Amino acid sequence: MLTIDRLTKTYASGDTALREVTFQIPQGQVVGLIGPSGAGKSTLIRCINRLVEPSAGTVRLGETDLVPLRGRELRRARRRIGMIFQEYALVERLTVMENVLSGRLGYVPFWRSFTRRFPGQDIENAYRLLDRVGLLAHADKRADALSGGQRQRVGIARALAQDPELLLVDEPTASLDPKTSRQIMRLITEVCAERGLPAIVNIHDVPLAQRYLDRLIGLKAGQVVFDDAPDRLDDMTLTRIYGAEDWSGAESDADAVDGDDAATPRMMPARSAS
Ligand SMILES: Nc1ncnc2c1ncn2[C@@H]1O[C@H](COP(=O)(O)OP(=O)(O)OP(=O)(O)O)[C@@H](O)[C@H]1O
Repeated sequence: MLTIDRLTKTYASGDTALREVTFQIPQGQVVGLIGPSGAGKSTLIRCINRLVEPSAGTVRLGETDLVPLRGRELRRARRRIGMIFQEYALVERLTVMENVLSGRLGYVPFWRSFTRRFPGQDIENAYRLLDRVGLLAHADKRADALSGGQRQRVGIARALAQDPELLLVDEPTASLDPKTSRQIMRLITEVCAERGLPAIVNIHDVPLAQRYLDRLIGLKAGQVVFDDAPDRLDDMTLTRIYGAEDWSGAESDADAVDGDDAATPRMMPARSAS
């Protein structure tokens, strides 16, 4: 369970990027974080993993308040948070297996990480994860030999190898084609459900988020202006979040696909809308 209470961030420049943001995410729930450019989505994710120092408020992961942690305690807490990135952040010249095992680096002693000698159970687990994400046959390939969708699957397996209690996912489909985007969103929601993992997915493609996620949180100018089930996101709310626009007829790139899902979403705010 992730509990965020009155989280506020004012940068040294004087920009207040988050204002008293408050919400909880129970086990297994995947929440889409939506909002226009500059709304504070990245700042929120970075405050949770403490790449940005919150100015006020609390971020509790289970029983631990992450905000006051420093040094070794902070490094330990970060192990509990898996990250998935838009551009995958793989080590291109390493194999798929080595990339997945790198998710264990926070757990093995320095000498083991230096020589990349991982315990047998980490390796067995990595094979299981590669099987889960459909990449078992590619374990020994170099990461740079994979397609974008396959790379993102490696990114998901690496994050899971960390055995996290929370997933933070930053624009996971922004570099992918529509069909692959759907497959990746489906995989993320499935693995979170299987493991009871709470997750936040920073996502610009609102219809894709509506299709796959349990709940959406809309940020505008650092404040939560929507927090509800995706089907409650009507045109008026979209206008409140993104500004005036004709939402009818717009659709996700992913909806242009003859997919294996029943397609219904209707709206897609432009990335630059404000
Ligand atoms: N390092 C920083 N120093 C000062 N201000 C910052 C910094 N990072 C972000 N901001 C400001 O904080 C606000 C929120 O930015 P943030 O990057 O969190 O928005 P975002 O919703 O993630 O945008 P995008 O969708 O474009 O990534 C903006 O006004 C931005 O200019």
